[in-house]
Amino acid sequence: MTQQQVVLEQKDLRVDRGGVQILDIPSFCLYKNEFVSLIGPNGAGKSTLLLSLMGLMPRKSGRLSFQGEEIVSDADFLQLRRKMAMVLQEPLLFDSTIYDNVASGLKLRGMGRGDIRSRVMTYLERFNLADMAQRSARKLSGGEARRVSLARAFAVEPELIFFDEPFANLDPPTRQALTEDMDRIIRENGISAVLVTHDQSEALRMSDRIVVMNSGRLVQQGTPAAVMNHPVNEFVANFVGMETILEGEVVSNRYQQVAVAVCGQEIDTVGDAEPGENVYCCIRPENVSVSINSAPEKTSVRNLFPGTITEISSMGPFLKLQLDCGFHLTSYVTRESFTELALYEGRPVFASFKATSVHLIRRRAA
Ligand SMILES: Nc1ncnc2c1ncn2[C@@H]1O[C@H](COP(=O)(O)OP(=O)(O)OP(=O)(O)O)[C@@H](O)[C@H]1O
Repeated sequence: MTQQQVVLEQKDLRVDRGGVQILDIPSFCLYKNEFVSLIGPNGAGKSTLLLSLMGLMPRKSGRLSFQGEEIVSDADFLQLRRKMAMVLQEPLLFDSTIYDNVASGLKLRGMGRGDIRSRVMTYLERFNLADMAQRSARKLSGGEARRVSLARAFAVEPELIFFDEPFANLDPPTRQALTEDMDRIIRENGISAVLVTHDQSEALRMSDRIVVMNSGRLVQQGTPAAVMNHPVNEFVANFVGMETILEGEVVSNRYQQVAVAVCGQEIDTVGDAEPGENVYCCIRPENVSVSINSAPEKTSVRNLFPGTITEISSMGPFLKLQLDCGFHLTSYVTRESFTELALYEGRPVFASFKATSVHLIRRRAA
């Protein structure tokens, strides 16, 4: 749960590379226990911002503060870095055993041998590496190397953790398993985290806040649902893909038919989420149909909701309808259907979509 206590604050950050300004961030805050994802196209400045927040990027201007204290001297930066850990896209492991790799940050921090041993074993077990402790870190698969890199970062029990595409190029089940492990430890230990990712599902699943960047600037930030459903401009709308994202809670799961409570109504979906879990229901506008009468009794469509058209906009060959069904939905209709159904803003309609067209994503517990 996000508490409104600022742990890290960056003000008036400007970074130049090769005589060109690549970052211009008037203000960025990270709150205690908060998980923030930075998303944006290639070259937007995500990695540069991440490095700047760690105090690892030369800057033209900017003030970095930790818990209200400005970080000024080299000694301040060193002290701050002791509270941080980072996991990069390339694991960059030392040419020694897995054990030594996980122990490395603890040795640097001057921890005693016995304490190092118990701490390392704890994190090797958490990342399913205990049986491999004495193996060379040079001979690992991509997934194993990422596990070592995560165990090494979490072993120092940081207050802040920074991830730059830590799961790129991993197969989906490995990626899923690692993000779940990482998410659990972050929450259990009350760590504040910043993640750079190109995977919007990952950003949705893990984040309290999503920050969209473009051309070295912060274009929009907010809760995942706010950013995905209410992009502030065309750039963000195109970038986030314009799905409707609804926050809900699973009420039942019968043979993987999952009912999700959303704004006092139930949406039928399929998946493996369990009752009580917080989820997002993601629905693409092309999967939402609009009719004037309720659908026929016998249909495979599991979801049918009365609603009202609140906004109509042109999208070239088709029209985009915003619907209020007690929750927000977006639907695309062809111009032909639009005319045949005589649609207009304020018109009562029925919106329908199949359970199988809902993409269910587990949400970070509030
Ligand atoms: N050494 C450098 N010299 C000049 N420009 C650089 C240098 N390194 C990065 N840049 C530029 O800085 C900008 C931001 O780069 P950065 O790596 O932070 O973006 P990013 O959002 O992380 O991109 P990606 O998603 O591709 O990793 C880019 O335009 C990049 O070309």
